[in-house]
Amino acid sequence: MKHIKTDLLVIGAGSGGLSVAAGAVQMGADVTLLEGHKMGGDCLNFGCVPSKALIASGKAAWGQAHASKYGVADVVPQVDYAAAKDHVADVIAEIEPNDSVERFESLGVRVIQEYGEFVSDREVKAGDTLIKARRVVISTGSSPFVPPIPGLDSVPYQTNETLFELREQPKHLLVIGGGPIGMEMAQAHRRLGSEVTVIEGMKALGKDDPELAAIVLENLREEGIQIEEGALVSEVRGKEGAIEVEVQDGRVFKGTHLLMAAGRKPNIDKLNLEAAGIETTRTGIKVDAGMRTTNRRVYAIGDVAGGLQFTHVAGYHAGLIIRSALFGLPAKERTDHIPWATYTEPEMAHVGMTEAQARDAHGDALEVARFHYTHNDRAIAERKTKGLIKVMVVKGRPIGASIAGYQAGELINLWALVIANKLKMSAVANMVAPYPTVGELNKRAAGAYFSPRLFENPKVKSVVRFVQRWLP
Ligand SMILES: Cc1cc2nc3c(=O)[nH]c(=O)nc-3n(C[C@H](O)[C@H](O)[C@H](O)COP(=O)(O)OP(=O)(O)OC[C@H]3O[C@@H](n4cnc5c(N)ncnc54)[C@H](O)[C@@H]3O)c2cc1C
Ligand SMILES: NC(=O)c1ccc[n+]([C@@H]2O[C@H](COP(=O)([O-])OP(=O)(O)OC[C@H]3O[C@@H](n4cnc5c(N)ncnc54)[C@H](O)[C@@H]3O)[C@@H](O)[C@H]2O)c1
Repeated sequence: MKHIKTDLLVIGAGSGGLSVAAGAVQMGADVTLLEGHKMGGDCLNFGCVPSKALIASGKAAWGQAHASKYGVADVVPQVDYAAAKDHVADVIAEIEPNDSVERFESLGVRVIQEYGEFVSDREVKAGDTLIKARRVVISTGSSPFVPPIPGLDSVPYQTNETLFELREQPKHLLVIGGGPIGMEMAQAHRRLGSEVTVIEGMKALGKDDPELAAIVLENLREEGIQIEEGALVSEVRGKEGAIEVEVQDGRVFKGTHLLMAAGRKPNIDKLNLEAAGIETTRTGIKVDAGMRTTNRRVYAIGDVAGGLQFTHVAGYHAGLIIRSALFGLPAKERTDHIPWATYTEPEMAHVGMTEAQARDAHGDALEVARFHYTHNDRAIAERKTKGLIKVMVVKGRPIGASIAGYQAGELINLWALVIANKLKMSAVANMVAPYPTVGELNKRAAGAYFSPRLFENPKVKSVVRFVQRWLP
């Protein structure tokens, strides 16, 4: 057995672990990084990157089929599903060097390509190496949660870990789960020419504002995706090419392929957490506000910590714990300023409190500024007018923003800045936005907040009339 001593041991080289390792080594720490599978983790290999690349293929096909509204003839797109998967692989390959062993070794990180397993409160075994670390960061991510549905063990199915390798186009894709994974992949496949049925036990896109989710769902249905809600799956049967999904009320849905997108489970199986005194909860590793586990030398970040599961959250956690692990400074996680976006078309994005949460927390003190895409000239020119922005405001300060519509994921950046820095609505109203941009929507939402104060205010009117009488 080889023995190593290190300042910081990072277990898992995905979005969170790579950010910690890169940051800590460049600040002078001795860093050891373990990765048992693929450098880059879920986001690069099985998540954000391949899904957004496949969505781009779908968008290209859809654009060809729906060009006549711009005066360009519609054509039936000649989709080569396997070539679309080549494009996905190519996009991964282009980003891969950033996350590679070579890059991290060149930064000075000791990379060990093995799974890690605790053997004591501060020692981890990885292959034939025993590592003793001053601090340990667990950033082992999550995996697809596959519910124990009767029949599923004898029916072939895809998850996000296999879907991007599938080369034969599903004629009819059945998707169990109407969350972001299910809906993004449903639309990409529909646009590439597959029939698609989404089977959702509760409410599709149920974690988002229902008014905005309805805008997205209406569009997905118009594109031909069958979305069945309140459809908890009770049994799956059949074989490759002929699969049946039965739900609790007896409805049966038939398709050729099955995608399981029913949520995530934390990657903790291989870690032997008991040996280090690390406790877990139902959703992941138990952490305090500073991302420390029940073993004070060990942090847990990203998906495995069981909170919001996004790449940018794992990156945010990384920044927090570098502060604490390297400088001994206090660190406290905030979640009120974390945005997220779902990359369907139209997109849906959100930061801070939803309208319902804000209403619960602030009652009548809450004002909601709303603005529709139909009034945005750029959206009209692009023929992308389905959409709405809502900004939740208390005493002049935004505490949440929700957007469904064209480029919602880009538009939310501004509100993420505003809320992170506790800026006022006036900061957005004072901004001059270039015309014609979709980004003007943000300023118009601020305008919608101030308009009644300015234009429906008798005091303002009487002051103007008074001043006008005296102005030379
Ligand atoms: C289909 C899909 C689409 C997504 N799209 C988006 C998106 O558009 N935007 C967004 O923000 N998020 C998206 N996500 C979520 C995002 O991928 C995750 O939130 C993010 O990858 C979490 O980062 P992480 O560092 O916690 O884990 P990961 O990136 O999963 O990295 C964990 C790593 O740890 C390794 N590992 C596990 N156990 C061990 C062990 N014992 N020893 C050593 N190594 C180990 C794993 O092999 C893996 O490489 C998507 C997810 C999926 C599945
Ligand atoms: N754009 C993005 O940022 C993006 C994209 C994809 C994934 N993600 C991340 O990955 C996470 C996981 O995504 P997800 O879509 O797998 O999970 P999810 O938990 O958001 O959605 C899963 C859905 O499956 C349904 N479901 C579960 N069991 C079922 C059953 N037996 N029958 C019918 N329906 C069932 C649930 O009701 C739920 O709506 C997201 O929460 C997000 O954090 C982010």
